[in-house]
Amino acid sequence: MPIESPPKSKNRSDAPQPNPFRAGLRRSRAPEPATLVIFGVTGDLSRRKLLPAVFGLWQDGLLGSAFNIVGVGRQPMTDQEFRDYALEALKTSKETDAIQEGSLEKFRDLLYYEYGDFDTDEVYDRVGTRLDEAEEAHGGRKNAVFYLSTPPSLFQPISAGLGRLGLQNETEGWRRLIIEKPFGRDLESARALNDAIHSDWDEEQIYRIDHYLGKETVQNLMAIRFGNAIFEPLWNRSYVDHVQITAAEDLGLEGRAGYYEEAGIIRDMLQNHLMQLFTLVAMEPPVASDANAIRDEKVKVLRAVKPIPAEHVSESAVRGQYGAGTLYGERVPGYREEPNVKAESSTPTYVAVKLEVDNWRWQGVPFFIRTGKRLPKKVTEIAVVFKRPPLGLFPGGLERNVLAFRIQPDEGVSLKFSSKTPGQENALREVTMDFRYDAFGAGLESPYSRLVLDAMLGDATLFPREDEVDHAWQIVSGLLEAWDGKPAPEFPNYNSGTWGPEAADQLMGPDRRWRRL
Ligand SMILES: NC(=O)C1=CN([C@@H]2O[C@H](COP(=O)(O)OP(=O)(O)OC[C@H]3O[C@@H](n4cnc5c(N)ncnc54)[C@H](OP(=O)(O)O)[C@@H]3O)[C@@H](O)[C@H]2O)C=CC1
Ligand SMILES: O=C1O[C@H](COP(=O)(O)O)[C@@H](O)[C@H](O)[C@H]1O
Repeated sequence: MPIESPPKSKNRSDAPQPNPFRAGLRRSRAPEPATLVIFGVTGDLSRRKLLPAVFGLWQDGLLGSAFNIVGVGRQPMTDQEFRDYALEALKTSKETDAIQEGSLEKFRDLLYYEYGDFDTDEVYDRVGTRLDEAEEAHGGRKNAVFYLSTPPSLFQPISAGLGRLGLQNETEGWRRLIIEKPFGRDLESARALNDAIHSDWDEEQIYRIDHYLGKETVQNLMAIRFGNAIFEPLWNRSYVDHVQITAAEDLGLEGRAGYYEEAGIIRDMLQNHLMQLFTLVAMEPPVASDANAIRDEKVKVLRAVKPIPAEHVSESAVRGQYGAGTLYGERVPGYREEPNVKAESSTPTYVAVKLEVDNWRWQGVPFFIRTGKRLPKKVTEIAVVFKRPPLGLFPGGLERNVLAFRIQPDEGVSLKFSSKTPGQENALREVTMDFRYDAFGAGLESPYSRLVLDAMLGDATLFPREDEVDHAWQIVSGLLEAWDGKPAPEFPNYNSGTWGPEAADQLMGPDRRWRRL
Protein backbone atom coordinates (compact mmCIF):
# COMPACT_ATOMS: atom_id res chain seq x y z
CA MET A 1 0.00 0.00 0.00
CA PRO A 2 1.56 3.37 -0.96
CA ILE A 3 2.19 5.96 1.72
CA GLU A 4 -0.79 8.30 1.82
CA SER A 5 -0.33 12.06 1.54
CA PRO A 6 -1.69 13.93 4.53
CA PRO A 7 -3.22 17.39 3.95
CA LYS A 8 -0.40 19.82 3.16
CA SER A 9 -1.12 22.37 5.90
CA LYS A 10 1.50 22.49 8.64
CA ASN A 11 -1.24 22.75 11.23
CA ARG A 12 -3.47 20.07 9.92
CA SER A 13 -6.20 19.44 12.43
CA ASP A 14 -5.58 15.72 12.93
CA ALA A 15 -1.88 16.17 13.69
CA PRO A 16 -1.15 16.07 17.40
CA GLN A 17 -0.71 19.49 18.92
CA PRO A 18 2.41 20.24 20.96
CA ASN A 19 2.21 19.67 24.65
CA PRO A 20 3.65 23.07 25.59
CA PHE A 21 5.26 21.91 28.81
CA ARG A 22 7.10 18.89 27.44
CA ALA A 23 7.84 20.58 24.15
CA GLY A 24 9.34 23.49 26.07
CA LEU A 25 11.45 21.08 28.05
CA ARG A 26 12.74 19.48 24.91
CA ARG A 27 13.18 21.47 21.71
CA SER A 28 12.01 24.65 20.11
CA ARG A 29 12.94 23.22 16.73
CA ALA A 30 10.95 20.53 14.93
CA PRO A 31 12.61 18.10 12.57
CA GLU A 32 12.01 18.37 8.84
CA PRO A 33 9.51 15.88 7.40
CA ALA A 34 11.14 12.48 7.46
CA THR A 35 10.68 8.73 7.39
CA LEU A 36 12.00 6.61 10.24
CA VAL A 37 12.96 3.17 8.92
CA ILE A 38 13.38 0.65 11.74
CA PHE A 39 15.24 -2.56 10.87
CA GLY A 40 14.46 -5.27 13.43
CA VAL A 41 11.11 -3.72 14.24
CA THR A 42 9.73 -7.02 15.56
CA GLY A 43 12.49 -7.27 18.19
CA ASP A 44 12.43 -6.73 21.93
CA LEU A 45 14.00 -3.26 21.91
CA SER A 46 11.71 -1.96 19.25
CA ARG A 47 8.58 -3.37 20.86
CA ARG A 48 9.30 -2.35 24.43
CA LYS A 49 11.17 0.93 24.03
CA LEU A 50 11.64 2.32 20.57
CA LEU A 51 8.07 2.35 19.24
CA PRO A 52 6.74 3.75 22.55
CA ALA A 53 9.43 6.46 22.52
CA VAL A 54 8.63 7.50 18.96
CA PHE A 55 4.90 7.43 19.66
CA GLY A 56 5.48 9.70 22.69
CA LEU A 57 7.40 12.20 20.55
CA TRP A 58 4.73 12.19 17.88
CA GLN A 59 1.88 12.50 20.38
CA ASP A 60 3.59 15.53 21.88
CA GLY A 61 3.79 17.13 18.47
CA LEU A 62 7.58 17.01 18.37
CA LEU A 63 8.06 15.20 15.09
CA GLY A 64 7.18 18.03 12.79
CA SER A 65 4.53 18.43 10.15
CA ALA A 66 4.94 15.11 8.37
CA PHE A 67 6.39 11.87 9.61
CA ASN A 68 5.98 8.18 8.99
CA ILE A 69 7.58 4.90 10.00
CA VAL A 70 8.58 1.98 7.82
CA GLY A 71 9.20 -1.08 9.97
CA VAL A 72 11.44 -3.72 8.43
CA GLY A 73 11.70 -7.33 9.56
CA ARG A 74 12.24 -10.81 8.27
CA GLN A 75 8.74 -12.05 9.07
CA PRO A 76 6.09 -11.62 6.39
CA MET A 77 3.38 -9.16 7.44
CA THR A 78 1.07 -6.75 5.64
CA ASP A 79 0.92 -3.07 6.58
CA GLN A 80 -2.36 -3.78 8.37
CA GLU A 81 -0.88 -6.65 10.35
CA PHE A 82 2.11 -4.54 11.30
CA ARG A 83 -0.18 -1.74 12.42
CA ASP A 84 -2.02 -4.17 14.69
CA TYR A 85 1.32 -5.47 15.98
CA ALA A 86 2.67 -1.98 16.70
CA LEU A 87 -0.49 -0.81 18.45
CA GLU A 88 -0.46 -3.90 20.62
CA ALA A 89 3.16 -3.15 21.50
CA LEU A 90 2.22 0.41 22.45
CA LYS A 91 -0.68 -0.74 24.59
CA THR A 92 1.41 -3.30 26.48
CA SER A 93 4.75 -1.54 26.92
CA LYS A 94 5.37 0.03 30.31
CA GLU A 95 7.26 2.78 28.51
CA THR A 96 4.27 4.15 26.59
CA ASP A 97 3.15 7.63 27.70
CA ALA A 98 -0.48 8.17 28.66
CA ILE A 99 -2.40 7.69 25.42
CA GLN A 100 -4.58 10.64 24.41
CA GLU A 101 -7.98 9.89 22.96
CA GLY A 102 -7.82 9.08 19.27
CA SER A 103 -4.00 9.23 19.17
CA LEU A 104 -3.41 5.56 18.52
CA GLU A 105 -5.77 5.53 15.56
CA LYS A 106 -3.98 8.48 13.94
CA PHE A 107 -0.53 7.09 14.70
CA ARG A 108 -1.57 3.79 13.13
CA ASP A 109 -1.96 5.47 9.74
CA LEU A 110 1.71 6.49 9.78
CA LEU A 111 2.96 2.89 9.94
CA TYR A 112 4.14 0.76 7.00
CA TYR A 113 6.02 -2.51 6.79
CA GLU A 114 8.52 -4.28 4.55
CA TYR A 115 10.17 -7.64 5.01
CA GLY A 116 12.77 -9.80 3.39
CA ASP A 117 16.24 -11.25 3.55
CA PHE A 118 18.70 -8.57 4.68
CA ASP A 119 21.42 -10.13 2.53
CA THR A 120 19.62 -9.51 -0.75
CA ASP A 121 18.69 -6.27 -2.52
CA GLU A 122 14.91 -6.59 -2.78
CA VAL A 123 14.11 -5.43 0.71
CA TYR A 124 16.23 -2.27 0.34
CA ASP A 125 14.67 -1.62 -3.04
CA ARG A 126 11.20 -1.72 -1.49
CA VAL A 127 12.33 0.56 1.35
CA GLY A 128 13.56 2.98 -1.35
CA THR A 129 10.15 2.84 -2.99
CA ARG A 130 8.54 3.73 0.35
CA LEU A 131 10.74 6.82 0.56
CA ASP A 132 9.75 7.78 -2.99
CA GLU A 133 6.09 7.41 -2.05
CA ALA A 134 6.53 9.66 1.00
CA GLU A 135 8.13 12.41 -1.07
CA GLU A 136 4.97 14.35 -1.84
CA ALA A 137 3.67 14.17 1.71
CA HIS A 138 7.12 15.26 2.90
CA GLY A 139 7.20 18.46 0.85
CA GLY A 140 9.37 17.07 -1.94
CA ARG A 141 12.08 15.77 0.42
CA LYS A 142 13.19 12.21 1.00
CA ASN A 143 14.76 12.59 4.43
CA ALA A 144 15.27 9.30 6.24
CA VAL A 145 16.72 7.91 9.45
CA PHE A 146 17.57 4.21 9.26
CA TYR A 147 17.58 2.68 12.75
CA LEU A 148 19.41 -0.66 13.00
CA SER A 149 17.70 -2.36 15.94
CA THR A 150 18.96 -5.80 14.99
CA PRO A 151 21.56 -8.23 16.28
CA PRO A 152 25.01 -6.64 15.80
CA SER A 153 25.92 -9.24 13.15
CA LEU A 154 23.45 -7.47 10.83
CA PHE A 155 24.84 -3.93 11.18
CA GLN A 156 27.33 -4.39 8.37
CA PRO A 157 25.04 -6.28 5.92
CA ILE A 158 22.23 -3.73 6.36
CA SER A 159 24.43 -0.64 6.04
CA ALA A 160 26.02 -2.21 2.95
CA GLY A 161 22.62 -3.19 1.50
CA LEU A 162 21.37 0.39 1.90
CA GLY A 163 24.62 1.57 0.34
CA ARG A 164 24.30 -0.76 -2.69
CA LEU A 165 20.94 0.75 -3.49
CA GLY A 166 22.24 4.30 -2.98
CA LEU A 167 19.93 4.96 -0.04
CA GLN A 168 22.71 6.75 1.83
CA ASN A 169 22.86 9.30 -0.97
CA GLU A 170 21.78 12.75 0.24
CA THR A 171 20.89 14.39 -3.07
CA GLU A 172 17.12 14.38 -2.42
CA GLY A 173 17.13 14.69 1.36
CA TRP A 174 19.32 13.87 4.32
CA ARG A 175 20.04 10.26 5.24
CA ARG A 176 21.18 9.12 8.70
CA LEU A 177 22.06 5.76 10.16
CA ILE A 178 21.45 4.97 13.84
CA ILE A 179 23.38 1.90 14.96
CA GLU A 180 22.60 0.03 18.16
CA LYS A 181 25.19 -1.35 20.51
CA PRO A 182 27.47 -3.22 20.96
CA PHE A 183 29.47 -1.69 18.13
CA GLY A 184 31.81 -4.61 17.35
CA ARG A 185 32.85 -7.33 19.78
CA ASP A 186 36.43 -6.14 20.29
CA LEU A 187 38.82 -3.49 19.03
CA GLU A 188 39.62 -5.29 15.81
CA SER A 189 36.02 -6.04 14.83
CA ALA A 190 34.89 -2.50 15.78
CA ARG A 191 37.54 -1.06 13.47
CA ALA A 192 36.54 -3.46 10.70
CA LEU A 193 32.89 -2.49 11.18
CA ASN A 194 33.74 1.20 11.06
CA ASP A 195 35.73 0.71 7.87
CA ALA A 196 32.96 -1.32 6.26
CA ILE A 197 30.27 1.23 7.13
CA HIS A 198 32.46 4.12 6.02
CA SER A 199 32.74 2.65 2.56
CA ASP A 200 29.16 3.86 2.03
CA TRP A 201 28.41 6.32 4.85
CA ASP A 202 30.18 9.46 6.01
CA GLU A 203 30.94 9.72 9.73
CA GLU A 204 28.55 12.72 9.92
CA GLN A 205 25.69 10.44 8.84
CA ILE A 206 26.40 7.80 11.50
CA TYR A 207 24.74 7.92 14.95
CA ARG A 208 26.07 5.17 17.25
CA ILE A 209 23.47 5.01 19.97
CA ASP A 210 24.27 4.55 23.65
CA HIS A 211 20.99 4.96 25.48
CA TYR A 212 22.75 5.99 28.73
CA LEU A 213 23.64 9.28 27.04
CA GLY A 214 19.93 9.90 26.49
CA LYS A 215 19.22 9.69 30.21
CA GLU A 216 18.35 13.07 31.66
CA THR A 217 20.57 12.64 34.70
CA VAL A 218 23.57 11.68 32.57
CA GLN A 219 23.20 14.92 30.63
CA ASN A 220 22.86 16.73 33.93
CA LEU A 221 26.41 15.71 34.81
CA MET A 222 27.81 18.15 32.28
CA ALA A 223 25.23 20.77 33.18
CA ILE A 224 26.16 20.63 36.86
CA ARG A 225 29.90 20.51 36.22
CA PHE A 226 30.03 23.33 33.73
CA GLY A 227 26.91 25.33 34.63
CA ASN A 228 28.00 26.16 38.17
CA ALA A 229 31.01 27.92 39.55
CA ILE A 230 31.28 25.97 42.80
CA PHE A 231 32.03 22.45 41.59
CA GLU A 232 34.68 22.79 38.91
CA PRO A 233 37.40 24.30 41.16
CA LEU A 234 37.19 21.16 43.34
CA TRP A 235 37.07 18.73 40.42
CA ASN A 236 40.69 17.58 40.41
CA ARG A 237 43.42 15.65 42.20
CA SER A 238 43.85 18.34 44.89
CA TYR A 239 40.38 17.75 46.31
CA VAL A 240 39.02 14.48 44.92
CA ASP A 241 40.14 11.27 46.62
CA HIS A 242 38.49 8.89 44.16
CA VAL A 243 35.42 8.44 42.00
CA GLN A 244 33.00 5.50 42.11
CA ILE A 245 30.71 4.59 39.24
CA THR A 246 28.14 1.87 39.87
CA ALA A 247 25.57 0.38 37.53
CA ALA A 248 23.86 -2.35 39.51
CA GLU A 249 21.04 -4.42 38.08
CA ASP A 250 18.73 -6.74 39.94
CA LEU A 251 17.71 -8.43 36.70
CA GLY A 252 19.39 -11.61 35.53
CA LEU A 253 19.57 -12.90 31.99
CA GLU A 254 15.92 -12.34 31.02
CA GLY A 255 16.05 -15.06 28.37
CA ARG A 256 18.89 -13.38 26.44
CA ALA A 257 21.41 -16.24 26.67
CA GLY A 258 22.06 -16.30 22.91
CA TYR A 259 23.30 -12.72 23.03
CA TYR A 260 24.75 -12.63 26.52
CA GLU A 261 26.84 -15.80 26.32
CA GLU A 262 28.68 -14.10 23.44
CA ALA A 263 28.81 -10.66 25.01
CA GLY A 264 29.16 -10.84 28.80
CA ILE A 265 29.20 -7.78 31.03
CA ILE A 266 32.29 -6.15 29.49
CA ARG A 267 30.77 -5.84 26.03
CA ASP A 268 27.23 -5.39 27.29
CA MET A 269 27.81 -2.59 29.81
CA LEU A 270 31.43 -1.67 30.53
CA GLN A 271 32.77 -0.82 27.08
CA ASN A 272 29.83 1.43 26.29
CA HIS A 273 27.52 2.71 29.04
CA LEU A 274 30.07 2.79 31.87
CA MET A 275 32.84 4.24 29.72
CA GLN A 276 30.49 7.00 28.65
CA LEU A 277 29.66 7.83 32.27
CA PHE A 278 33.38 7.88 33.03
CA THR A 279 34.15 10.32 30.21
CA LEU A 280 31.49 12.77 31.35
CA VAL A 281 32.89 12.90 34.89
CA ALA A 282 36.52 13.01 33.90
CA MET A 283 36.66 15.10 30.72
CA GLU A 284 37.95 18.67 30.51
CA PRO A 285 35.50 21.51 29.80
CA PRO A 286 34.77 21.60 26.09
CA VAL A 287 35.56 24.76 24.11
CA ALA A 288 31.94 24.91 22.91
CA SER A 289 28.76 22.95 23.47
CA ASP A 290 28.69 21.49 19.97
CA ALA A 291 29.00 17.81 19.16
CA ASN A 292 32.60 17.75 18.05
CA ALA A 293 33.94 19.96 20.84
CA ILE A 294 32.37 17.67 23.44
CA ARG A 295 33.43 14.49 21.69
CA ASP A 296 36.99 15.82 21.34
CA GLU A 297 37.23 16.18 25.13
CA LYS A 298 35.75 12.74 25.70
CA VAL A 299 38.33 11.23 23.41
CA LYS A 300 41.14 13.12 25.13
CA VAL A 301 40.31 11.67 28.51
CA LEU A 302 39.85 8.16 27.14
CA ARG A 303 43.32 8.48 25.61
CA ALA A 304 44.71 9.43 29.01
CA VAL A 305 43.52 6.23 30.69
CA LYS A 306 46.46 4.09 31.69
CA PRO A 307 46.35 0.84 29.69
CA ILE A 308 45.59 -2.35 31.59
CA PRO A 309 47.68 -5.05 29.89
CA ALA A 310 46.29 -8.59 30.00
CA GLU A 311 49.09 -9.76 32.34
CA HIS A 312 48.21 -7.06 34.90
CA VAL A 313 44.45 -7.42 34.83
CA SER A 314 44.31 -9.18 38.20
CA GLU A 315 45.75 -6.03 39.85
CA SER A 316 43.13 -3.72 38.37
CA ALA A 317 39.99 -5.72 37.73
CA VAL A 318 37.73 -8.40 39.17
CA ARG A 319 35.24 -10.53 37.28
CA GLY A 320 32.26 -12.38 38.65
CA GLN A 321 29.35 -14.60 37.76
CA TYR A 322 26.22 -14.92 39.85
CA GLY A 323 25.17 -18.11 41.54
CA ALA A 324 21.73 -18.87 42.90
CA GLY A 325 20.48 -16.67 45.70
CA THR A 326 17.61 -14.67 47.10
CA LEU A 327 16.29 -11.41 45.68
CA TYR A 328 13.35 -9.54 47.16
CA GLY A 329 12.61 -12.63 49.26
CA GLU A 330 12.47 -15.02 46.28
CA ARG A 331 14.94 -17.75 45.28
CA VAL A 332 16.50 -17.11 41.87
CA PRO A 333 18.69 -19.47 39.83
CA GLY A 334 22.40 -19.01 39.17
CA TYR A 335 23.65 -17.86 35.77
CA ARG A 336 24.67 -21.39 34.76
CA GLU A 337 21.15 -22.64 35.53
CA GLU A 338 19.55 -20.06 33.20
CA PRO A 339 18.03 -21.49 29.98
CA ASN A 340 20.55 -22.01 27.15
CA VAL A 341 23.62 -21.15 29.24
CA LYS A 342 26.55 -23.59 29.07
CA ALA A 343 27.10 -25.70 32.20
CA GLU A 344 30.69 -24.46 32.63
CA SER A 345 30.11 -21.00 31.18
CA SER A 346 32.89 -18.53 31.94
CA THR A 347 30.81 -15.52 30.85
CA PRO A 348 31.16 -12.74 33.42
CA THR A 349 28.01 -11.10 34.74
CA TYR A 350 29.93 -8.72 37.03
CA VAL A 351 33.03 -6.62 36.59
CA ALA A 352 34.81 -4.11 38.80
CA VAL A 353 37.75 -2.18 37.44
CA LYS A 354 40.12 0.50 38.67
CA LEU A 355 41.04 3.08 36.04
CA GLU A 356 43.90 5.50 36.42
CA VAL A 357 44.04 8.64 34.34
CA ASP A 358 47.42 9.93 33.29
CA ASN A 359 46.68 13.61 32.95
CA TRP A 360 47.25 16.80 34.94
CA ARG A 361 43.81 16.89 36.52
CA TRP A 362 43.47 13.29 37.66
CA GLN A 363 46.98 12.08 38.44
CA GLY A 364 46.72 9.73 41.47
CA VAL A 365 42.90 9.73 41.58
CA PRO A 366 41.51 6.24 40.94
CA PHE A 367 38.16 5.75 39.22
CA PHE A 368 36.45 2.60 40.52
CA ILE A 369 33.81 1.26 38.17
CA ARG A 370 31.51 -1.70 38.86
CA THR A 371 28.54 -3.21 37.14
CA GLY A 372 26.74 -6.47 37.56
CA LYS A 373 23.56 -8.45 37.17
CA ARG A 374 21.53 -9.96 40.01
CA LEU A 375 22.82 -7.46 42.55
CA PRO A 376 20.47 -6.50 45.40
CA LYS A 377 18.80 -3.60 43.57
CA LYS A 378 18.66 -1.57 40.41
CA VAL A 379 20.73 1.54 40.94
CA THR A 380 23.11 3.62 38.84
CA GLU A 381 25.21 6.21 40.60
CA ILE A 382 28.33 8.29 40.13
CA ALA A 383 29.97 9.38 43.37
CA VAL A 384 32.75 11.92 43.53
CA VAL A 385 34.41 11.23 46.88
CA PHE A 386 36.44 14.15 48.25
CA LYS A 387 39.54 14.05 50.42
CA ARG A 388 39.24 14.16 54.18
CA PRO A 389 39.66 17.53 55.87
CA PRO A 390 43.29 18.05 56.88
CA LEU A 391 42.65 18.37 60.62
CA GLY A 392 40.15 16.82 63.03
CA LEU A 393 39.06 19.77 65.12
CA PHE A 394 35.79 18.15 66.20
CA PRO A 395 34.87 14.74 67.61
CA GLY A 396 33.00 12.53 65.18
CA GLY A 397 35.66 11.50 62.73
CA LEU A 398 37.00 12.94 59.54
CA GLU A 399 34.51 11.81 56.92
CA ARG A 400 34.92 12.28 53.21
CA ASN A 401 32.35 14.52 51.54
CA VAL A 402 30.55 12.88 48.64
CA LEU A 403 28.80 14.45 45.68
CA ALA A 404 26.58 11.71 44.27
CA PHE A 405 24.76 11.79 40.95
CA ARG A 406 21.88 9.39 41.11
CA ILE A 407 21.33 8.36 37.49
CA GLN A 408 18.42 6.02 38.28
CA PRO A 409 16.04 5.46 40.02
CA ASP A 410 15.13 8.44 42.29
CA GLU A 411 17.06 10.64 39.88
CA GLY A 412 18.87 13.51 41.50
CA VAL A 413 22.04 14.82 43.07
CA SER A 414 23.07 14.72 46.71
CA LEU A 415 25.90 16.17 48.72
CA LYS A 416 27.01 14.39 51.86
CA PHE A 417 28.90 16.46 54.40
CA SER A 418 29.46 16.70 58.14
CA SER A 419 27.42 18.93 60.41
CA LYS A 420 27.38 19.68 64.09
CA THR A 421 24.76 17.66 65.97
CA PRO A 422 22.36 19.69 68.16
CA GLY A 423 23.43 20.12 71.79
CA GLN A 424 26.35 21.16 73.90
CA GLU A 425 28.88 18.89 72.24
CA ASN A 426 30.67 20.04 69.11
CA ALA A 427 30.29 16.58 67.63
CA LEU A 428 29.96 16.02 63.88
CA ARG A 429 27.61 13.75 62.02
CA GLU A 430 27.14 13.13 58.31
CA VAL A 431 24.10 14.79 56.72
CA THR A 432 22.83 14.96 53.17
CA MET A 433 21.58 17.78 50.98
CA ASP A 434 19.34 16.43 48.25
CA PHE A 435 18.07 17.57 44.91
CA ARG A 436 15.44 15.33 43.37
CA TYR A 437 14.42 15.57 39.74
CA ASP A 438 10.77 15.30 40.63
CA ALA A 439 11.14 18.85 41.99
CA PHE A 440 10.67 19.94 38.37
CA GLY A 441 7.23 18.34 38.43
CA ALA A 442 7.64 16.63 35.05
CA GLY A 443 8.24 12.96 34.34
CA LEU A 444 11.58 12.14 32.76
CA GLU A 445 11.41 11.22 29.12
CA SER A 446 12.69 7.95 27.72
CA PRO A 447 16.32 8.14 26.59
CA TYR A 448 15.23 6.75 23.24
CA SER A 449 12.88 9.70 22.62
CA ARG A 450 15.64 12.15 23.27
CA LEU A 451 18.12 10.33 21.06
CA VAL A 452 15.77 9.63 18.16
CA LEU A 453 14.71 13.28 18.17
CA ASP A 454 18.34 14.44 18.26
CA ALA A 455 19.19 12.19 15.30
CA MET A 456 16.23 13.58 13.37
CA LEU A 457 17.45 17.09 14.14
CA GLY A 458 20.98 16.17 13.05
CA ASP A 459 22.44 16.74 16.52
CA ALA A 460 25.13 14.14 17.16
CA THR A 461 26.29 15.48 20.55
CA LEU A 462 24.92 12.53 22.50
CA PHE A 463 26.19 9.87 20.10
CA PRO A 464 29.71 8.44 20.53
CA ARG A 465 32.02 9.19 17.63
CA GLU A 466 34.15 6.57 15.89
CA ASP A 467 37.31 7.43 17.86
CA GLU A 468 35.46 7.36 21.20
CA VAL A 469 34.25 3.85 20.54
CA ASP A 470 37.74 2.84 19.43
CA HIS A 471 39.39 4.17 22.62
CA ALA A 472 36.76 2.58 24.82
CA TRP A 473 37.55 -0.77 23.19
CA GLN A 474 41.26 -0.18 23.76
CA ILE A 475 40.66 0.33 27.49
CA VAL A 476 38.81 -2.98 27.91
CA SER A 477 41.01 -4.97 25.49
CA GLY A 478 43.33 -6.26 28.24
CA LEU A 479 40.34 -7.57 30.20
CA LEU A 480 38.94 -9.34 27.16
CA GLU A 481 42.33 -10.82 26.32
CA ALA A 482 42.87 -12.08 29.86
CA TRP A 483 39.38 -13.50 30.39
CA ASP A 484 37.63 -14.25 27.08
CA GLY A 485 36.96 -17.95 26.65
CA LYS A 486 39.31 -18.85 29.54
CA PRO A 487 38.00 -21.24 32.19
CA ALA A 488 36.77 -19.51 35.31
CA PRO A 489 37.13 -22.09 38.09
CA GLU A 490 36.12 -19.49 40.67
CA PHE A 491 32.64 -19.07 39.11
CA PRO A 492 30.02 -18.68 40.44
CA ASN A 493 31.69 -16.31 42.90
CA TYR A 494 28.80 -14.24 44.17
CA ASN A 495 25.30 -15.13 45.18
CA SER A 496 22.36 -13.45 43.55
CA GLY A 497 21.15 -10.66 45.80
CA THR A 498 24.63 -9.73 47.05
CA TRP A 499 26.96 -6.93 45.95
CA GLY A 500 29.35 -9.07 43.91
CA PRO A 501 32.58 -10.97 44.61
CA GLU A 502 34.57 -10.16 47.74
CA ALA A 503 37.65 -9.52 45.62
CA ALA A 504 35.96 -6.36 44.37
CA ASP A 505 36.25 -4.91 47.88
CA GLN A 506 39.99 -5.55 47.93
CA LEU A 507 40.36 -3.66 44.66
CA MET A 508 39.59 -0.48 46.61
CA GLY A 509 42.54 -0.88 48.98
CA PRO A 510 42.50 -0.66 52.78
CA ASP A 511 41.24 2.92 53.15
CA ARG A 512 38.31 3.02 50.74
CA ARG A 513 35.13 1.06 50.34
CA TRP A 514 32.28 0.80 47.89
CA ARG A 515 29.34 2.92 48.79
CA ARG A 516 26.33 1.20 50.29
CA LEU A 517 23.52 2.00 47.86
N1 LIG B 1 16.54 -5.29 24.13
C1 LIG B 1 17.12 -4.30 24.83
O1 LIG B 1 16.67 -3.91 25.93
C2 LIG B 1 18.34 -3.62 24.30
C3 LIG B 1 18.84 -3.95 23.05
N2 LIG B 1 19.91 -3.27 22.56
C4 LIG B 1 20.43 -3.60 21.23
O2 LIG B 1 19.39 -3.47 20.26
C5 LIG B 1 19.54 -4.41 19.22
C6 LIG B 1 18.27 -5.21 19.09
O3 LIG B 1 18.08 -5.94 20.29
P1 LIG B 1 16.76 -6.77 20.58
O4 LIG B 1 15.57 -6.06 20.04
O5 LIG B 1 16.82 -7.13 22.01
O6 LIG B 1 17.01 -8.07 19.73
P2 LIG B 1 15.96 -9.16 19.26
O7 LIG B 1 16.73 -10.38 19.04
O8 LIG B 1 14.78 -9.20 20.17
O9 LIG B 1 15.39 -8.58 17.88
C7 LIG B 1 16.16 -8.20 16.82
C8 LIG B 1 15.38 -8.00 15.53
O10 LIG B 1 16.22 -8.42 14.49
C9 LIG B 1 15.57 -9.47 13.76
N3 LIG B 1 16.54 -10.51 13.41
C10 LIG B 1 17.24 -11.30 14.24
N4 LIG B 1 18.05 -12.10 13.54
C11 LIG B 1 17.82 -11.83 12.25
C12 LIG B 1 18.34 -12.33 11.01
N5 LIG B 1 19.27 -13.27 11.01
N6 LIG B 1 17.89 -11.79 9.87
C13 LIG B 1 16.97 -10.81 9.88
N7 LIG B 1 16.44 -10.30 11.01
C14 LIG B 1 16.87 -10.80 12.16
C15 LIG B 1 14.53 -10.00 14.69
O11 LIG B 1 13.53 -10.63 13.89
P3 LIG B 1 12.53 -11.74 14.51
O12 LIG B 1 11.54 -10.96 15.30
O13 LIG B 1 11.98 -12.36 13.32
O14 LIG B 1 13.40 -12.66 15.34
C16 LIG B 1 14.08 -8.74 15.37
O15 LIG B 1 13.23 -8.01 14.50
C17 LIG B 1 20.78 -5.22 19.58
O16 LIG B 1 21.88 -4.68 18.93
C18 LIG B 1 20.90 -5.02 21.09
O17 LIG B 1 22.24 -5.18 21.52
C19 LIG B 1 20.51 -2.25 23.25
C20 LIG B 1 20.06 -1.90 24.49
C21 LIG B 1 18.95 -2.57 25.14
O1 LIG C 1 22.20 -1.98 27.12
C1 LIG C 1 21.81 -2.61 28.09
O2 LIG C 1 21.31 -1.92 29.12
C2 LIG C 1 20.47 -2.56 30.08
C3 LIG C 1 20.42 -1.62 31.26
O3 LIG C 1 19.86 -0.42 30.84
P1 LIG C 1 19.03 0.48 31.86
O4 LIG C 1 18.65 1.67 31.07
O5 LIG C 1 17.86 -0.35 32.31
O6 LIG C 1 19.94 0.78 33.00
C4 LIG C 1 20.98 -3.92 30.46
O7 LIG C 1 20.02 -4.57 31.26
C5 LIG C 1 21.20 -4.73 29.22
O8 LIG C 1 21.79 -5.98 29.58
C6 LIG C 1 22.10 -4.02 28.25
O9 LIG C 1 22.08 -4.71 27.00
